[in-house]
Amino acid sequence: MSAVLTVDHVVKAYGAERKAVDGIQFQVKEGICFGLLGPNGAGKSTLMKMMAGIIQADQGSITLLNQKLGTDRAIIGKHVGYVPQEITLYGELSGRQNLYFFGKMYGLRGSKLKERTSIVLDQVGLSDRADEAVSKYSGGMKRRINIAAALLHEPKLVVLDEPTVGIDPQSRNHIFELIHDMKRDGKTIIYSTHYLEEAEALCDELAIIDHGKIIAAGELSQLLESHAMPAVYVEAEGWSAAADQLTSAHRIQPQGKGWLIEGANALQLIHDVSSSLIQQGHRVRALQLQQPTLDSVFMKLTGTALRDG
Ligand SMILES: Nc1ncnc2c1ncn2[C@@H]1O[C@H](COP(=O)(O)OP(=O)(O)OP(=O)(O)O)[C@@H](O)[C@H]1O
Repeated sequence: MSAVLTVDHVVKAYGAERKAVDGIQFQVKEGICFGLLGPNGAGKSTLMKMMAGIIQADQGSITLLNQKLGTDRAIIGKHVGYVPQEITLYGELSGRQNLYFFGKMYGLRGSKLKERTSIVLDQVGLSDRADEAVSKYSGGMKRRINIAAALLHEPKLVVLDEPTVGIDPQSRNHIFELIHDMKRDGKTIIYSTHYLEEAEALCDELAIIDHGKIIAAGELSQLLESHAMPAVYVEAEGWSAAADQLTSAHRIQPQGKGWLIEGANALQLIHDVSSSLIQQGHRVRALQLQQPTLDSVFMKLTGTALRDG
């Protein structure tokens, strides 16, 4: 699979002190949803603005479809659909009129403009509300029109900056469905989020970003395998986890009213824990297998939970 986008050692600083993006590099293959996952202020928006040609990198380069991005915006205008975090719509105009406005900026006219507008309205599930003023829309509906605007010119690469922040569950589901549809249509998507569940549900590959640097990248399964282990959580009256009985345990730590025991082999862990509990005859209140999550990956790599970011 060829790379649609290559980000090569890109640096962007705001002022002398603050490097928002600090030497980031990765490639995005055609037809996948590539996630940029990181806490607030990690540098995701800055990186996406560079991909959309809104700001320029201080160092390094970004290559889109084998062409280096520079001052020539033509390739970006043609092939990239960028959805910024901020809603940029005219409240007094209807959803459809807003889309006509954006479509004209992309060079669409006449019946083609009308046809593409109807198609994207349908894609974001807003055909039935298309002729109402945008000021009467919910936050989620406005966001969906913003996404529709970025799809009018049939871009190959769609860049979405935290599209589900602060929106209702119905709009969130529409956005999720839309991403699955776009992938089926062969589009490449770059999706930033600080929600782990979204990254897990939508993204084929991920780069985890913190303080302007990539701290881990790869397919979701690779990230989980290389940076986190399964764990067993045990709560049992009078039982304390003893390392000599739990030979498969890699790490044992108290958690809540019980113990969290990590190890590479989940079944062996359960076996060791169960044997110890049975031998000692303790009453078990909880015994749970916890598979690794992106949360545990982030925690291991940064020492903090992503949610606190
Ligand atoms: N225009 C700007 N001027 C000065 N500093 C900025 C500017 N834009 C971003 N920054 C700083 O750069 C860093 C990265 O910000 P950025 O918005 O790229 O992060 P983010 O990961 O997208 O965060 P969020 O999820 O909050 O949008 C932050 O420290 C931010 O304060």
